[in-house]
Amino acid sequence: MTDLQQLKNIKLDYEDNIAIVQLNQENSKVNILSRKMMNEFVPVFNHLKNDDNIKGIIVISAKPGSFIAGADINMFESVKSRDELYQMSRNGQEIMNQIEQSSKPIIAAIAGSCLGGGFEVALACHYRIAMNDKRTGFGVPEVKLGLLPGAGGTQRLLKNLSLSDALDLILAGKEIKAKKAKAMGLVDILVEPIRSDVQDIEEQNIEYLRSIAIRKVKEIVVQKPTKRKFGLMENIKSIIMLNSYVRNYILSQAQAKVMSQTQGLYPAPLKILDVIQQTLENGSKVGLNAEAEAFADLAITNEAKALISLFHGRTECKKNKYGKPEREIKTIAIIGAGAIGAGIAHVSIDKDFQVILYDTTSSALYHGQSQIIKSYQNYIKRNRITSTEYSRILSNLNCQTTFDNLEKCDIIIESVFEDLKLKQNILNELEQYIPEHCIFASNTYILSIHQIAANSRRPHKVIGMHYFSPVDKVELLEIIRAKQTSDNTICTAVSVGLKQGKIIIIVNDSPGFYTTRLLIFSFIELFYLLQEGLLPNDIDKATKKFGFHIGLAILLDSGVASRVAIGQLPPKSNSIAT
Ligand SMILES: CCC[C@H](O)CC(=O)SCCNC(=O)CCNC(=O)[C@H](O)C(C)(C)COP(=O)([O-])OP(=O)([O-])OC[C@H]1O[C@@H](n2cnc3c(N)ncnc32)[C@H](O)[C@@H]1OP(=O)([O-])[O-]
Repeated sequence: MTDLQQLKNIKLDYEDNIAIVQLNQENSKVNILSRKMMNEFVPVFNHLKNDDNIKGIIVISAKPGSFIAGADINMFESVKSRDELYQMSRNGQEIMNQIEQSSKPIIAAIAGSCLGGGFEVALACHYRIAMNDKRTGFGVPEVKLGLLPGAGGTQRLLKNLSLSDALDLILAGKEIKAKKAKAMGLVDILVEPIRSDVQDIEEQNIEYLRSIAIRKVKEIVVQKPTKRKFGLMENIKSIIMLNSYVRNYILSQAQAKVMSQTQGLYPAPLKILDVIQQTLENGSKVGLNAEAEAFADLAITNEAKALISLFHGRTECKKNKYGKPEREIKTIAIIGAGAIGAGIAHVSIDKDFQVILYDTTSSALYHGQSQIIKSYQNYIKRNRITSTEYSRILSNLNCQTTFDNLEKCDIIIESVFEDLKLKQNILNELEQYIPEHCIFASNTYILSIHQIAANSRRPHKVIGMHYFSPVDKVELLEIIRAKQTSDNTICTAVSVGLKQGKIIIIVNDSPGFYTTRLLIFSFIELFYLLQEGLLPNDIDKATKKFGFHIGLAILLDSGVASRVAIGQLPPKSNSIAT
């Protein structure tokens, strides 16, 4: 029995007859539904449920940016048997049912990530209030771990959304922002954050959210809220949904999409469709059991294990192991306004970096600038940003054909052709203009950073930053450190990449680095296959069936091979540094 005076992950507060359950996972950046958290949450909840003095409950987080990031992913890895996983899902469902069936109103006051099991908690609550800011997002990303929402999430999303919207969320695992969640009926009230420059603004916003939640729950205690009225379109949709022909059509369309996107290589989306079909045909009791069975089946697959390991890998690649850079980076100059150079500018200007985009001719510059403007205009069309945000973001971009203002730069990212002499010349010339602290990064997939820095006055400030096209879509950034590159230079390059939203691998300066080297071996194999008489089309089909995003032959045809041929291969040593 947990002693309520000894809670480590939950702070229990009271205001009048309202209980505030404040989640604050010990020693963690995020709240998760770990065993430790649940061992406190369940007794706290039972205590509040049975205390006649308590009339309403608020579940809120003390951590800025994180409501609850889901069930503890490490917990699945430690479980030994399928039965245990089935039981874990059943227990989760039972807790959510108890929250939902509580006679006292329970409000989820959400600021930050509300994902997976965290979203399932919120959906089980009677009322959801969410902070309308960038960090607040809702989603069931379990499919990306090779799983499905296993604590009643499939059922509650089906109840709250149209079939197509529910499928969209569960099958893609995508995150939606608070405003969209409100428009979809998943959130009841949006709270605008307090806008201010004071330092502890996030804590103040949590306090503000808490005060609104307290006011709301007091209102609900006095007068139960009327059920959300569905609009005409929603009513028509649910009537149509009663028709099995329409339902099956939507499910078969979703299945066809899954097959074309995954080639059937991932079991989770197919299981999700199966659970949803069973629910629609037989009701939620059967649906809940199907959900738990599917959760257990999936959690023991190699695919889930591999995807979970990928999650851990990605988390590692989001860390800066070199600490904090000596200086804050404010201004970036990008040399070369081609597709990649413009892409680097694109992912920098919305992170409040001041960007100077340079090219030798106005027409080259115009192309790069147009690429950026077009993408951001598209974001406005898709409601990803407002026109005010657009203007603010674009005001960070300065395009020029001269080396003016380079004395303000903290980092230069050169992205010109793969020509060693050209890159060396640019570095030497720019060293006349840039300040002493400025670091120089070369965007190269093959040329030696050591050689690029051969004539540099400060080679310890030279590094490789290899971006991938399209830069605004591909998350990976390969950072190449030469022997002479200083730790602060690496640390600075990593901090810039992280702020640009990249996941980062750091590799040694050896032929092909890491990514190009992998590609070379694939191409060597491809040449053997072609020599043996296989057709490029068949090779493409086979590689795609195996899981490649695009066929290997078509990749070769896209010009990558000729670019790769510029380097001196084969590799001599292991290139992974960290
Ligand atoms: C029956 C159950 C059913 C249920 O439906 C199943 C689920 O919920 S499945 C879950 C569905 N949920 C998901 O798939 C969401 C997974 N999480 C995320 O997508 C991101 O972490 C998040 C966006 C939340 C924050 O991003 P950010 O701000 O860049 O922060 P960060 O990424 O750097 O993480 C900081 C630290 O927290 C750790 N950690 C985080 N989440 C979990 C977790 N669930 N578990 C364990 N650990 C987790 C992470 O490893 C890292 O640890 P460390 O020791 O410091 O290296």
